[in-house]
Amino acid sequence: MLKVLHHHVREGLFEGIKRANADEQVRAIVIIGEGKTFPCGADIREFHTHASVKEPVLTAVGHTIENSGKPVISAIHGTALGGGLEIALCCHYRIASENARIGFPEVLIGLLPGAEGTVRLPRLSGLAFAMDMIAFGKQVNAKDAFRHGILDKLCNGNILEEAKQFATKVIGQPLDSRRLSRLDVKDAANVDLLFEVALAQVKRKSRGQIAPIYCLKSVRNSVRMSFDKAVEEEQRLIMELMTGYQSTALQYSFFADRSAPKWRLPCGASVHNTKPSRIETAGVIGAGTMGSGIAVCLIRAGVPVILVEKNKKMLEKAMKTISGILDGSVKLNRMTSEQKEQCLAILKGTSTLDKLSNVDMVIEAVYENLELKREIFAQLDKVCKPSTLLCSNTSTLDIDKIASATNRPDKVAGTHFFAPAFIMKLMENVYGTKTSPATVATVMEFGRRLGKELEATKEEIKNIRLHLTVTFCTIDL
Ligand SMILES: CC/C=C\C/C=C/C(=O)SCCNC(=O)CCNC(=O)[C@H](O)C(C)(C)COP(=O)(O)OP(=O)(O)OC[C@H]1O[C@@H](n2cnc3c(N)ncnc32)[C@H](O)[C@@H]1OP(=O)(O)O
Repeated sequence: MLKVLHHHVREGLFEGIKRANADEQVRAIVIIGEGKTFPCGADIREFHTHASVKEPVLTAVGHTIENSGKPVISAIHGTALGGGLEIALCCHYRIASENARIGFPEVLIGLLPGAEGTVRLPRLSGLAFAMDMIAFGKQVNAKDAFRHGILDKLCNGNILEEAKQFATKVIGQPLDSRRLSRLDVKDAANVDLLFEVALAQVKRKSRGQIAPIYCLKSVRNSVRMSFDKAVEEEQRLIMELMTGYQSTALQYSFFADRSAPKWRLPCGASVHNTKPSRIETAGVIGAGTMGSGIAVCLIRAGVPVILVEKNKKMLEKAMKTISGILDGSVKLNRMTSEQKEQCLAILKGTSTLDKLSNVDMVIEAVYENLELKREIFAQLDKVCKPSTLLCSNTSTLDIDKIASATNRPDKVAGTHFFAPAFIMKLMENVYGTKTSPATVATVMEFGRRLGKELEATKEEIKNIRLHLTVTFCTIDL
């Protein structure tokens, strides 16, 4: 586990600083991470548990550091992120290895740096840089951080030794000008202009998300209010975010993203011992919103698709819609016109299932009707080659009931995309009681290839997972 600021880490730091302050022999204090990195933030798993509010909370640790009468130096190697960086900002000096990185990724999990980060960073780096780092969750390398005044020294040798040397030089120097809570914000005169520019960017890049807007508001407060008042307001904003559905969904997604590639089934099969097959071609059945969106995902990943829709008018319309979606990507510079043409060249439309005889995988995306799906799967079983995986985009129906319409239930799985499929990153892969590990491995690997955040979900619990998808709304400022 990476170094995160669990309650016992906060407690250790707090007690350590207090001990050092009380010890006459100690003339300066160095805070350094053990092992590979400086802390990369609060423990996300601890949120909403008693441990997250148990004293000393992060701000109390930070105040003890800043108020210390002895110089406190943070020596950063690896990554100082989130709460880790907030601790560093409470120190009187910050030095870092040249290859270290710092950042506030809280916005990516629907939060803001709520241990005074939004109020302290602008006092050091200036407003524009702070807004950019905080509202977009950007990590910056040590050299950039040094250039923007966040770091006092870059180190290329042993970080601890260099920190000790640094400490000896600053012993006895006045500390008040090193305490960020006592300083003014740089480039404060431009606050309204900078806010408007950053807000416009946020609305474009993070459409519908609340946290980036709250991040900007909180940074703006660092100018408009006293330090203490801005901190109070920061607390109010983070509490609102913390209890909102967007942060819940994004934090769920953070862990799902990391755990899905390490999938393991109750039978012992896992990503480590099960080989996926390579999907070279696929069929998509149904040219409605879901089917068209799924086809876009596949062709964008270079997978040739046969799109089956028995209603010819609807098929024609879907082909135009797909072309329009790709035009949108070209306009947004997400692909070139040439890449768009390459995508369209690997998409074929047809009105009959028999064209799917040779594909490696079929994703059925017709409307939610068990009988209809069973009928389609029974036909697919006859038409497709024996090795073809038969998948359903169903969100609610029982995979076992669909699979039992075929003679290959081991090759049937749910591959549930979320609308609009070409935008939403979550893909829920559902396995039934007879789905083979090789099928699970193949659909998981396939999802990874499409650039999806994955879930391998057992049939019975899939509907619980559905409530946790990310949905966004717009808010008034
Ligand atoms: C109430 C207080 C309010 C506000 C104050 C502070 C708030 C915060 O600090 S919020 C947290 C901010 N920090 C982050 O969001 C960092 C998130 N982590 C990352 O970006 C990356 O993990 C990394 C860049 C630090 C490292 O990347 P990498 O080397 O690729 O490792 P993994 O991402 O695979 O992570 C390994 C392992 O660690 C778990 N993990 C990482 N960060 C956290 C965390 N902050 N809390 C809990 N767990 C974390 C991650 O899930 C992986 O776990 P598994 O091995 O079990 O999958």
